[in-house]
Amino acid sequence: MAILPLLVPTFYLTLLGNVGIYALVALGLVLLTGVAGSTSFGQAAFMGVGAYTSAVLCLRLGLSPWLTLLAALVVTGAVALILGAITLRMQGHFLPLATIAWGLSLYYTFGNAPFTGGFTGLTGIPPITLFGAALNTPSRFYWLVWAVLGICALLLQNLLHSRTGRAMRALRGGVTVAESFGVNTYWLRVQTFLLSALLSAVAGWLYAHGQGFINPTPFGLAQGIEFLFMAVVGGSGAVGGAVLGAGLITLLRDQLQNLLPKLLGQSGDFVTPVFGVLVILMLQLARGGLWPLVERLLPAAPRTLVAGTQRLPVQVKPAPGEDLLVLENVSKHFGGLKAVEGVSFTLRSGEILGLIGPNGAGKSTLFNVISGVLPPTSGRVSLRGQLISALSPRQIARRGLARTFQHVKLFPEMSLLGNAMMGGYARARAGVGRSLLHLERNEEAALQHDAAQQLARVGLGDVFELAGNLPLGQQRVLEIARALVADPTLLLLDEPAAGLRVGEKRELAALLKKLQAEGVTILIVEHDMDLVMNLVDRLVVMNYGEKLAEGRPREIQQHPAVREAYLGGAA
Ligand SMILES: Nc1ncnc2c1ncn2[C@@H]1O[C@H](COP(=O)(O)OP(=O)(O)OP(=O)(O)O)[C@@H](O)[C@H]1O
Repeated sequence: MAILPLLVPTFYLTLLGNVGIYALVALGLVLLTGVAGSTSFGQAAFMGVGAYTSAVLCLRLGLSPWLTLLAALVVTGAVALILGAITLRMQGHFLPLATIAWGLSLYYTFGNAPFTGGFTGLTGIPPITLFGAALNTPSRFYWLVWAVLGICALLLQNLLHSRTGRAMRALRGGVTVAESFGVNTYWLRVQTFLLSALLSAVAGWLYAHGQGFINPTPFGLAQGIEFLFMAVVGGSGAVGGAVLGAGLITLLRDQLQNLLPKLLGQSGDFVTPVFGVLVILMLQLARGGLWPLVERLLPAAPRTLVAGTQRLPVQVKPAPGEDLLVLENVSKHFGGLKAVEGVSFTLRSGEILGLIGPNGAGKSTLFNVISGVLPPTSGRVSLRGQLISALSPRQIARRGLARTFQHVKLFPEMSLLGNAMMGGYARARAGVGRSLLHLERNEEAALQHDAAQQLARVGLGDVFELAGNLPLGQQRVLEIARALVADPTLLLLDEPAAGLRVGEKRELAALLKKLQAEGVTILIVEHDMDLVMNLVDRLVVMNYGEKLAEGRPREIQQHPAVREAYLGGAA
């Protein structure tokens, strides 16, 4: 890329300069949409905030563009924080709609504010200078843009391969998994949104000083949609996809703009409809965009663990037999329905306790109350003597509870190692800043080490395999490994045998026994009677929301009320 100015005509250098600027915005969308799963049509507006801030300050106060870059970042950051704080709690299609709303608002603000030159815009914006040289020739500007893009791409690549990057990927599938491993998902979404806006601001700064003039048109909704096209066509989950998408769309637009009127024999905008069709085809044929095709041609990532001596902190575990989880009179009502009513029991350290009951007995509801997903209507839940019933899943996870899910919730396109490392989120510290600069190498190595150890512990050897390639039985085991990486004092398993074959169930039971022998305490909600009876130390039986019985498997099997209500008298 560096020697390209010596090889290609000036016209293409200008075009490539634009590709670089658009790729910066698309990088932000890689993070926001491809990685974190929030769609934004408003990135062009953020580009406009950056461009206008820098241009107005340069023209009015005669400041250096390098100083106004800082101002552009601060102003765009502030706007993004305010908009993000208001809109990022929205789910589903409400967030994209909100981005359209503020994208339009900002566009008209650019056109109508007293200091922005209205819809005709601002001219005479000075070029960026470096060591006294104005970077306003096509080749110098090209170098500047691609150097900035290179730095931003590198920083983002670092971030995506960090603890924070993995947590951002976890946001894509909803907040449940991320929260259950201690991630503050709202704050993480705000940070993601902010970073993507800042990348757009840098693009706006380059655009304003590269062109020398600006008006609202390139910061409107149409451009916002085109940026999203770029991210989708490139392959929105990867840094390379942003550059590929920006390059393809920009070059294609340029070529089609000349070609289509000639072919059709009349002038007009035929490019946009063609793009529309192309995007629909892409969504049908290659949802992941074109980057995965390019990636196949690149050398594979090294399949080795990072060496490091640092280890993650380990919690002191309670002594065997100590009261670990105590439920006192816990109830959960949904309107008039008493899904759980006055349930009390104690789980001691080192035990495997089974929670069973017929369909609709209230097991899942109780599981959700214990893990913090649902607040109880009344009663107390405490873990190691600390009241947890008023806490969120994230806070409970940070107090030592790790869980698996009834419907496996893994990241199929991530390796076993990456999935397992997600479990250790709360044991590491590095935030966005350190991750961008890759200053968390030691901590990352420690996380990898622990994750690999837990994977070996549960018998999953090939840590670089993709999680999506595993059969269901092993996916459930991988979820257990992920939970173990959290260094839990209590492991909560939600129907871990559901959908497994007989052999897989036997292996699961053997694994859980082994973990118990190693000191892990387990609460298991399960339907499979054979598995439960041979596995657990004690059982709590629920029926119609109430606790029907509690005792050893043999006692439960003999219990008349259980036989009547649960085993239907047939046992
Ligand atoms: N969010 C909710 N809103 C209203 N009712 C609910 C809600 N969640 C569960 N229920 C009701 O609470 C009762 C207990 O349901 P729950 O899912 O806890 O039972 P379960 O023992 O886990 O059943 P299964 O074994 O079929 O999963 C059921 O009658 C169910 O319809």
